[in-house]
Amino acid sequence: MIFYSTKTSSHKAKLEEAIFRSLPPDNGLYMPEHIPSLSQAFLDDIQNKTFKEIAIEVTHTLLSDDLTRQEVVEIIDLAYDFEAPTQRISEDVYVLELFHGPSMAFKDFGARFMAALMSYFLKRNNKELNILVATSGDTGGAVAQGFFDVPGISVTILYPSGKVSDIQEKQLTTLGHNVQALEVDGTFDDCQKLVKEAFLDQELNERFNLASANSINIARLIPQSFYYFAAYAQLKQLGKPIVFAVPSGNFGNLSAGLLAFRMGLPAAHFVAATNKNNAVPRYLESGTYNPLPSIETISNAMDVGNPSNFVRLTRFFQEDLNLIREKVSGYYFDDSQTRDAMRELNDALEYIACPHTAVAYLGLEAYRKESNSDFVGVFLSTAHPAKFIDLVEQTLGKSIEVPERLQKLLSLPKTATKLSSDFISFKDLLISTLSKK
Ligand SMILES: N[C@@H](CCOP(=O)(O)O)C(=O)O
Repeated sequence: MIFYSTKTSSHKAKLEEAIFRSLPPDNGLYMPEHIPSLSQAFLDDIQNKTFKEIAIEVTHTLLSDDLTRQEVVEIIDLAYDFEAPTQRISEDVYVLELFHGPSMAFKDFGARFMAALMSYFLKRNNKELNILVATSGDTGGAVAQGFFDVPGISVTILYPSGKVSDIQEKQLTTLGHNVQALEVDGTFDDCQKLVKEAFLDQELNERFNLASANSINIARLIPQSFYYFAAYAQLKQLGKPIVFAVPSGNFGNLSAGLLAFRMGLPAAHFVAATNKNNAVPRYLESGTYNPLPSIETISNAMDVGNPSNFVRLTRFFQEDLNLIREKVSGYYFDDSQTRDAMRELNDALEYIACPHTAVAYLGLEAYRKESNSDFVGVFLSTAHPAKFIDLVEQTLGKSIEVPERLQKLLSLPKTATKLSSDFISFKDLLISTLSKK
C-alpha cells in the first residue's frame, strides 16, 4: 500500500516507512493513495463473522501487498482478546461498547494492533524504537498497556498536568519499565505540538528511531475501523440504515469510520459530536476552519482545540465541503448538557455512561431530530464510566462499580517527570533519557 502526504502529494511512502516515520517530513499526514473495498461476498455474510475474522479481512484487504494473510492472522491473534459488543438502549438506539480492552478505553483497539504490527516489523529488521505519544487522557493509558515490556520499544507519554482523571493518570504513570510519563505544564494541544516538533527535528530523528502511537500515525486508523464493521455485523439484521455518532477530539475515531465507509461499510451517516472544543462542528456550519485554544471540559479526552485529523476528514471527501456535509453532521455540547445526558441515560435508560459517551448520545439525538429520518443509531462508548469515577458518581448521585483492574491502580504511586511546554526542555530531556536506554 502506498501513502501520500496531505501537504505534498508527491511525497509517497510504503507501509513500513509511513508507520515508523509516522509524520511525513513536510508536517502533513499520511493518507492511503488508494482505498480498496471489502468484497461484496464478505459484506453479505459479515453477520456470521467474529470480530477477529472481520479484523483479519479488513487488514488483509488493505495490506495484502505488505503482509501475508498468515502474518495478518498472527498480528490480530496477538492483539485482540477482547471484543466490541453493541447493546440495545431503546428502540433504534444502540451503544457500541469499546471499553472491554486492557485500559478500558477504545484506544486499546489501536494500541494493541500497533504494538503487534510494529514489533513484527522491528523483529524482521532487528531495530529498536522510541514511541512518543501525546494524550488528553485515554491514548496514554492504552499505549502504556499495549507497549508495556514489548522488547525493543520504549514509550514516552506527554500529558497535560491536572487535566486528566485520576485513573487515567495512574494508567500512564505507574507501569515504569519501558514507559516514562512526562507531566506537561500546559494543554493537550501543547503536548501534541511538542511531539510533532520532535518528529520534525533532524537531530532527534538521526539519533533515535522515533515513532508515534497517536492517530497522526496512519496505522492507528486501520484497527479503529474494525469496530465499525463489527457493529454493522451485529445490527445488519435490523434492516435499517445505520448512523454512527462518534465522540470526537482529535478526530482519529471519525477518520477510522470514514476509512471503513470508503472500504464499503454501509453507513448511512456519521455524527461528529464534540464538547465545546468545537472546531469541526463550526467548520461544518460555516465552511471555515478556525481552531481555537483548547478549553477544559468534563469530557477531558476530547479537549482538543486543533484536531490533527481535520485534514484527513477533508481528504476522505476530496476536500469538497458539500460532500462532507452529505455524510457528516457536527454538533457540540457544553458540560451541563453532558451531565443531563448522563442522568437521562442512567435514570430513563439504565445505562451508566462516561461523559464522552454521553456527548455521542447527545449528538445522535440531535441528528435524529434534525434529519427526521428512520434509522438505527449507534453511539460509540469510548471509555468505561469508572475511569471518571468522581465525576460520574457526583453527576448521578450514586456510587458505581469499579472494575478491579482500575481499582487497584488507585493505590499505586505515580511516577512522572514535570516539564514545561517549551520544546528545548523537552528535547534535552529526550536526549538524556533515550541516550541511557
Ligand atoms: N483523545 C485523545 C487525544 C489524542 O488523540 P489520538 O487519537 O491522536 O491519540 C486521548 O485520549 O489521549
